[in-house]
Amino acid sequence: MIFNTRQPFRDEYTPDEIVAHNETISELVNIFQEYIDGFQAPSLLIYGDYGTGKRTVVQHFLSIFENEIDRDIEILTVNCNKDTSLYQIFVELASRICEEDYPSGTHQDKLEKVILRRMDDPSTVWYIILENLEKFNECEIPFEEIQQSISTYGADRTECGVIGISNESALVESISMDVLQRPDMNILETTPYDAPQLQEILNLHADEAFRENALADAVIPKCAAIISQETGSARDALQLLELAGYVAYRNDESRVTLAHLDTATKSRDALNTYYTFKQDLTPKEQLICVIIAVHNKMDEKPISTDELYDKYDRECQSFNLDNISKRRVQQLIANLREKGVVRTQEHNIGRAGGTWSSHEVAIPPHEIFQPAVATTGRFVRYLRNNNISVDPLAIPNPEVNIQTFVSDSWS
Ligand SMILES: Nc1ncnc2c1ncn2[C@@H]1O[C@H](COP(=O)(O)OP(=O)(O)OP(=O)(O)O)[C@@H](O)[C@H]1O
Repeated sequence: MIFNTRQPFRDEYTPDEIVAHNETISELVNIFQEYIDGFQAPSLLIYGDYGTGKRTVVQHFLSIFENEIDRDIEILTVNCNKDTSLYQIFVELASRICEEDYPSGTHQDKLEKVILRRMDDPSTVWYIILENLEKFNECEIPFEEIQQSISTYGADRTECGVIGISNESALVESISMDVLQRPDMNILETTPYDAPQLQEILNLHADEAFRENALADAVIPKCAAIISQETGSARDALQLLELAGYVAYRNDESRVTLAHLDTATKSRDALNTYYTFKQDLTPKEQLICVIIAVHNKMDEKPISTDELYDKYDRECQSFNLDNISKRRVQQLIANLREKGVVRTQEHNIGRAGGTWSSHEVAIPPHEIFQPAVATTGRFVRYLRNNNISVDPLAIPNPEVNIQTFVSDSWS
């Protein structure tokens, strides 16, 4: 056995300790000193690339801060991926802290009143954390409105701060002066980790995740070196280490070595494609992507827009999807190009002028079939009808079966 637990690799995991963020913690200590000096609970926008520790540092700091003050801190996390408007944020907050149910359609004023009534508690400081703030759909990030609601409906003793987390730095440029100049407003940036910092983070997680002596000494330094050159993201480094552990496990070995890390490194693209297919593509985009991949595999050549449109038109009903115009198909192909899954080539039609386009997947087709098969049985049928094997053993490089890796059915 290699792993004690895979928990430290999960998104929702918060380590007991934070490393490599001393400067950010000192900045937060300065910001929050204002509250200790008698000012209102500060608000914060923290931004930086994915996996640079924004969520971890905020969670960790608030728990230290709680020990320094004589009130409890109650954290309400709202994901702006899902709750994209101010109204939805209030609906979510009401459902989290109020005992009564407030169906959608309840007037926003009413929601604000009941939320703030519930927050009227002298023993608690509330923190609303807005994750993925760049997905918030309205023109201005909602700090001003939430603070307005607190001062309108909150009691004198109500304390509530707002923390926005975003991995888009462009968001900061779009914030209005009104928000930036609020006395309680602060902005912090996190930057990618360097190799020694990633090593510290990996060691911290590996101590809990792996059995004693299950990692060869060189694995963590190499893993940190690879990721520091690419993204500097703790999320990427942890994923690579977990994948290396999986490769060792699949080979029935009791120790993760550099050879396993090497195989894992080569399989990362397939893993990222898996997540892109399942999480970032709409059902229509998924079908178009699979049609292109099947055509590329069977005919060993790109597919023209007309042929793709005809095939989509024939298949969409068995996938419970609407028929769409050729123009819409072209838009969906453009989305797939933007997401790095499809490549398009333009062709000129001789002297008569005019052009036509052909499309191919930008990755090996079997890397598309794996997540497709895991998404719906309809894709299994579609692949079988096109004589493509969905047997995991038919996938090249069986040391890494991505579908098994992402499931919890091993280790
Ligand atoms: N400084 C750190 N100390 C310890 N663990 C860390 C640190 N930074 C990141 N991690 C680990 O890496 C994981 C990802 O980090 P985190 O979620 O904080 O990044 P993020 O910047 O909020 O990412 P995203 O923008 O993708 O949501 C965390 O679950 C945590 O386990």
